[in-house]
Amino acid sequence: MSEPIWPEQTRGSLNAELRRAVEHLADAPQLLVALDFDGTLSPLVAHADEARPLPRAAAAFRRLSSLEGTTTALVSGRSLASLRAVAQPAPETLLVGSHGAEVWLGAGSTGLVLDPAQQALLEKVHQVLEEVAQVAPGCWVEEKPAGAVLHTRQATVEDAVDAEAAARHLLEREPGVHLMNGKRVLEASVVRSSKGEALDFLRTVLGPVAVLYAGDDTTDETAFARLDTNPGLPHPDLGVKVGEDFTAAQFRVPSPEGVADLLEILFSHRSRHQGDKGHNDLPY
Ligand SMILES: O=P(O)(O)OC[C@H]1O[C@H](O[C@H]2O[C@H](CO)[C@@H](O)[C@H](O)[C@H]2O)[C@H](O)[C@@H](O)[C@@H]1O
Repeated sequence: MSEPIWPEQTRGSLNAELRRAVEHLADAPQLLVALDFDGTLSPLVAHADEARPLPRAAAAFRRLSSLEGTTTALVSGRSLASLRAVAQPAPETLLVGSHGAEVWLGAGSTGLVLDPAQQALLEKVHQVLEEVAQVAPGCWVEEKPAGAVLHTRQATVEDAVDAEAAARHLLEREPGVHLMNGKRVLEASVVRSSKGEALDFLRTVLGPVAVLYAGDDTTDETAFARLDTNPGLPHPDLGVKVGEDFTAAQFRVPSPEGVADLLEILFSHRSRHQGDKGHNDLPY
């Protein structure tokens, strides 16, 4: 695993090496641009319902989706319904929700189906997390089709730690329940899934020459691990970690503002090859 490269503030939040890599990626004949949502396209906020993409990032992402040979995808831990509500993606953007348990590739996509045992377990997961949240000030539960999330961002650190520990204790030995830690959340799912598997699936279906993946959370590491960043390839994949935590990604940007810079540069370079189709009026 190579040492991540920190930005040098050469243009916006992209260092010269990342900028060069983005410009090279822009020449890939078929490109998949796959982004995490919370903490990547949208800054983290107090309540999940209040999250919105940065307008500059959303505009560049939407424009990329209109380019030939370019597929955009959101790969999120959110349910598809929640992701659609907050991200308001372009109609062409493919959606992966619930950390890969839900996939929408356009009209005709089949929804998530749980068997009776998973359905019963889902009810238990919801009930356990609700009971924990009720006695933990500032905590609340987000329900999903395949699981539930204990949110602790609005709790004191002490209450958050106690609530997560209680939920873990009650659920970790439950067969069929998969626990994941996120940023001020504990997620419990009755379906085993990962963003890495979801990215493999998208790659198989779409057959892109190269993939850009950006994300900020530990759950994005399974996706970074699936990228082929071999510099000997004509167009290596590109992984970009948002923030400071440990990562397998090659590059970093400090915040969602950096993701906006990156998407604008990618759109600007990619649209140059497509004449007027890309409507390039960005200042790069
Ligand atoms: O994979 P993502 O798209 O990044 O989704 C991961 C989780 O994001 C949401 O929670 C996070 O964002 C909230 C809003 O900024 C924040 O309040 C919370 O503390 C973060 O963990 C979402 O609510 C979860 O369902 C997602 O799994």
